[in-house]
Amino acid sequence: MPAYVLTAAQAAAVDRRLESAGLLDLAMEEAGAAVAGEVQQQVPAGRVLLLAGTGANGGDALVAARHLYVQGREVEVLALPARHRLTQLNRRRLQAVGVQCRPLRPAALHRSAQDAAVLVDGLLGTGFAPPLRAPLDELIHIINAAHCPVLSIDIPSGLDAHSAQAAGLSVHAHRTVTLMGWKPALMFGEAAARAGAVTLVALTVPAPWVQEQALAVRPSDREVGAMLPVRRNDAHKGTAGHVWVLGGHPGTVGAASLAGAGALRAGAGLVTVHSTADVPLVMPELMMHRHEAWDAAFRSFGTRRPDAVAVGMGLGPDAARVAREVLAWNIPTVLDADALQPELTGLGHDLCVWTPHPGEAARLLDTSTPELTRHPLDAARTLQERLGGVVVLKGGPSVIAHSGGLSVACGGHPGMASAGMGDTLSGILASLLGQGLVPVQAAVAGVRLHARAGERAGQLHGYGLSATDVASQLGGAWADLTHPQSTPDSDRLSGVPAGC
Ligand SMILES: NC(=O)C1=CN([C@@H]2O[C@H](COP(=O)(O)OP(=O)(O)OC[C@H]3O[C@@H](n4cnc5c(N)ncnc54)[C@H](O)[C@@H]3O)[C@@H](O)[C@H]2O)[C@@H](O)CC1
Repeated sequence: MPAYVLTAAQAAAVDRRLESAGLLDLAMEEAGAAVAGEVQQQVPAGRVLLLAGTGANGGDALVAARHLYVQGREVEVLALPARHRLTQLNRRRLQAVGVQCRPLRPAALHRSAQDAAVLVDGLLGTGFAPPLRAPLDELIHIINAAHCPVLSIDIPSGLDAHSAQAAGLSVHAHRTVTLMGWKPALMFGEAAARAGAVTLVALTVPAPWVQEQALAVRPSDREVGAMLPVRRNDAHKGTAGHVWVLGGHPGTVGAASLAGAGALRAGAGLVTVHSTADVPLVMPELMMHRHEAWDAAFRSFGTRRPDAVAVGMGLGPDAARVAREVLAWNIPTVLDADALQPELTGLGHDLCVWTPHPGEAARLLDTSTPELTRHPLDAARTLQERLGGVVVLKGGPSVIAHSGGLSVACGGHPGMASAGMGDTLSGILASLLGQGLVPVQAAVAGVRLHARAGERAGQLHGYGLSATDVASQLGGAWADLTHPQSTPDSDRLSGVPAGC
């Protein structure tokens, strides 16, 4: 089953369906068993301290405690009064095998956390509605001060599953075992950092039940690799796609060159950079056409068209006018950087891919960047509805919005936070469009290809990696995605702690 992204409300809707089918008990059993398995794998010895809240998240912790106990682990369980039917049931089951729960009070938690080998946080899951009420706030302070690793069930207690920003107090976990689907908070920004390394446990739920609810998909490397174009042995440069890059302006000429390099390294047969400035070509294989002015450029193009075009990288003040002309061609088009102007709203078509970073997206939506980054999935969807085609909202991770839904990319490297990365991505996307991929596939595959190349380049250059380093790793990244057994765990987000 592919990985899905679910909000708290969507997870609750699947829960209700499980409950009415009499399957929720089994799902909780499976969830708790998976948590126990993760504890055994990550911290194979020592006392396990499990904290159970009032709801089903607490029930998962109680099931985990039972599994760990019967497997011979020393367990200690501190629990709030159980409100959920299945949490009450699993408390009785735990007692039946010989484990007594003690009341969860701040003083008891403080004492027990001193010498625990690992603390399992089952206080609050997707049923949490902010703000935190006492005594949860005090308990979370004590958990965060504990010296042992913390493993959270489903989502760190206190995080709002839907929000990408951690607004207030929450558990800071080393690892999170999330159930059924990714929650938006586990993938973005500060909230994701508080989740640590995330393991997804899909649970035995009929796939359509999850699919119907899912907010977004999170494709695996195998799925992405299958989207990449396969070339015939008799291919030549004329059949591998001719990409035009329209960009560059005095002061920002490198952007157009980097886009060209990205396009070539992602497999384009021919790449021509059109500019009104002198663009230094980072690869001699690039073709350069310097025009006196953009009006003259469009006259010289006549009816000639490339297989795909990327427009906007370092293009400067003429960008909106140039993008408007290019949009009228109605060919596969990537719009980036200076071409991302609100005045182009309504001019998009089905073959467009728009690639804003959060600042550019905020400009397009006339909102602030912090507001936009709070709900990146919603922002990407709104942008797509306004602009048409496909929107790649760049970030760590990027969100791809298209008429059929949302897709969240994974991977990348923190060193990719540097100049020129977006230009390279634009070239990659145009390259894949030029090789015949439809826009949504070009966007999903291109973003992951770029991220994978960044992971490879990051191993060599760390935070000092440059956009040209990333471009040079695109061939290896392509091989990784088409032979995914050699790829590291792509469900693990970059930049998070290695685990418990
Ligand atoms: N969706 C799934 O795949 C499954 C989910 N399960 C678990 O079920 C959880 C959701 O269970 P619930 O809906 O019972 O919710 P939770 O267990 O997350 O929490 C609900 C409890 O927290 C309390 N609470 C809510 N907001 C609070 C606040 N601001 N301050 C203090 N207390 C607060 C409520 O009074 C309620 O008793 C998931 O996170 C997961 O752990 C599993 O048991 C089974 C399968």
